[in-house]
Amino acid sequence: MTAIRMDGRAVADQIKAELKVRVDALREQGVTVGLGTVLVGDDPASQIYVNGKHSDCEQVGIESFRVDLTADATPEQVERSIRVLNDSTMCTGYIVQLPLPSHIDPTWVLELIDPDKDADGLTADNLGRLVLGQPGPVPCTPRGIVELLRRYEIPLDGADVCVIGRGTTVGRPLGLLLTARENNATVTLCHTGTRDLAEHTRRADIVIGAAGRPGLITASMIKPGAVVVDVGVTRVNGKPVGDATDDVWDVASHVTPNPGGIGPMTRAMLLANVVDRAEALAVLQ
Ligand SMILES: Nc1nc(=O)c2c([nH]1)NC[C@@H]1CN(c3ccc(C(=O)N[C@@H](CCC(=O)O)C(=O)O)cc3)C=[N+]21
Repeated sequence: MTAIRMDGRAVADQIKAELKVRVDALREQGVTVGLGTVLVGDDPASQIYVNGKHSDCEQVGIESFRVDLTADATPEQVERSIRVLNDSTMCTGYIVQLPLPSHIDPTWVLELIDPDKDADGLTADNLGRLVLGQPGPVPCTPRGIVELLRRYEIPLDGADVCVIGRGTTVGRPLGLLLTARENNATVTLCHTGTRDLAEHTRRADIVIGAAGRPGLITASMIKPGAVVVDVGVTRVNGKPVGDATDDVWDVASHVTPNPGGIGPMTRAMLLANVVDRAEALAVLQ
């Protein structure tokens, strides 16, 4: 256990304190910041996450609105809830908690979200902005990963980063963010079709696991002194477990605990996206 622990919980608390100053300044200007959540169904993990988002808002002074629909809600009911949030002047940004029940197509739902209120940065417009290098909300987990690395002064410019996972919420946008000019990293994006994963991870200065497969990343796959960011969340007997085994702490220079690493950073970046958006609107007033 020689690696430095990158404490996402502590950094998220600091970021929330910084956001509170910005929210207070907006309130002075007469601008209220409001986050909406839409939750469909009663998945216990999703309920924990949504509860967490509302308590984060309260800490920072952001108004929050909650729309909870039952698991058997029709697509029309989901659509109606989204239209209400699109039209609400109190709500400056919102999220639809994923995963949705199987009878509701997440792609269809995401495209109903007003891109200007997309606090997750997951609509086609906003992912397109990320591809084009244009300003806009960035998906919360990738933004949280880059922010945590920055605050621990891990150099990204020219670094070899191996990202494991190509999902729409983490791996794919993370590759875009890390290769954006302002970060300037070189990214290898690995996935289930990668022939020899260890060959790629061993070359990397930073390995980021976002596969959701416990035990996937072991010490022998890590270059001595490299940085390990463990994003995976798999529930084993109800407890969240990451993708990396504990022996990576003996080889790496820095490791994110999981839980206590990227999860809290993801939540902090959701708030940051909402505050960014409210500030952009305040300038236009
Ligand atoms: N529209 C949407 N946006 C999301 O951002 C989103 C989503 N849907 N669906 C699910 C995933 C997952 N996710 C997490 C957020 C916080 C923690 C978190 O704070 N975890 C704590 C542990 C909490 C626990 O015990 O589970 C930690 O890592 O310390 C984890 C996972 C956001 N997601």
